[in-house]
Amino acid sequence: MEASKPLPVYILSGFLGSGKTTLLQRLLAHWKSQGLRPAVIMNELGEVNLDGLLVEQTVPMAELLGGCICCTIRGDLSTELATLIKRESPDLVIIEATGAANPIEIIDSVTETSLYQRLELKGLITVADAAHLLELHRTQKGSTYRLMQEQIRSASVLILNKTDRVSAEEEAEVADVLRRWNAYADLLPAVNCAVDPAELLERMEQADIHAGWEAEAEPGDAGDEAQGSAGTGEEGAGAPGTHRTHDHVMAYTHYFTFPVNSEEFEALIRDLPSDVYRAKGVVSFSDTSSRFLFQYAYREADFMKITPQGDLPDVAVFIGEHFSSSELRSKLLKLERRAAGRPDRVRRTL
Ligand SMILES: Nc1nc2c(ncn2[C@@H]2O[C@H](COP(=O)(O)OP(=O)(O)OP(=O)(O)O)[C@@H](O)[C@H]2O)c(=O)[nH]1
Repeated sequence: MEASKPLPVYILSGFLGSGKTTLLQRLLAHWKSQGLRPAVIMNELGEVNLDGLLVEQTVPMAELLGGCICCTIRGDLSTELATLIKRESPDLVIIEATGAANPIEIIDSVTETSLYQRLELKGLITVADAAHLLELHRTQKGSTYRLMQEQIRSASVLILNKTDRVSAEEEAEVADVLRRWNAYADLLPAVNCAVDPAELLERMEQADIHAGWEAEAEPGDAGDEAQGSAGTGEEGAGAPGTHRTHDHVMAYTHYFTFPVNSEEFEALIRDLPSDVYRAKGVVSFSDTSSRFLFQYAYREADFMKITPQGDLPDVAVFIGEHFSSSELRSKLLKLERRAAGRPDRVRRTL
């Protein structure tokens, strides 16, 4: 890359579990196929970077863990971005925010860095989970709904993901909601974020990236509870200090000492309280020989065999609103004790 060209920076936004990492993998593969060297900044609410396991090890990465870049560790983002660029000289940087992040705060951090680094913020991609958004829109309340609305309003391109989980009529209904909230961004429906990366990036080039950031709520949404805090005026989407929408979001990170029984663990995940809307982790089971990466997003669980590099412990991160972490902890400890008491006990050594 010529020294005079500003470095492109992309922000990947979207609610917890909507499909950001799935899209990130596709974008990274695309850039690499073009002979480009992308670098990634990952931010997780939990204490471990589990999404990083899904990204090729050769991709330079900076991790911001244990907080959200839009508030608690916001200042760190500018510093990390500058350090990563200096250390790796990448051709571009993509920032995957936590699903609880208010994008406006991230945009602020990136633009702050651009005061002393030659960067160009190319825009913000927001991934929406069609089924989850539809359900929240039908009930029209809650902080999660307001946060999703902010993420959608700030997008320069919208991916309406997980359309496999809704009917054609529901997809049209939710697409209509997205268009009302953000009339500026192109909308790409997808399953597993399988959009054409070249087309997505081209649409970003053409988007008026600032339009969504300054946009006000559409009059058609007058009944939305979200109007109060994510809508117009003082509390508008672009107003400073409006990142309160996820003050309620909490994360519990559990480190396992013993493997657990797979069926009991699956049952625990299945029966998670509805206030826990995202969970992920790496677990060893007492009744199987492999380790598994598990994912749980909006009531759907997925287990994948994995052999993580390095010394990653068995760990699970649970993210949600006002759930009892002590109750969850004691349930997990009970699973560990039960499996440890069985004859097939295998204490994992790292
Ligand atoms: N049914 C369905 N599942 C999907 C789709 N896209 C992604 N998933 C699954 O949803 C889960 C979450 O996907 P991720 O890409 O990790 O979501 P994320 O937004 O990065 O999650 P966080 O970083 O935790 O906020 C994974 O189990 C994915 O395999 C889709 O279109 N349909």
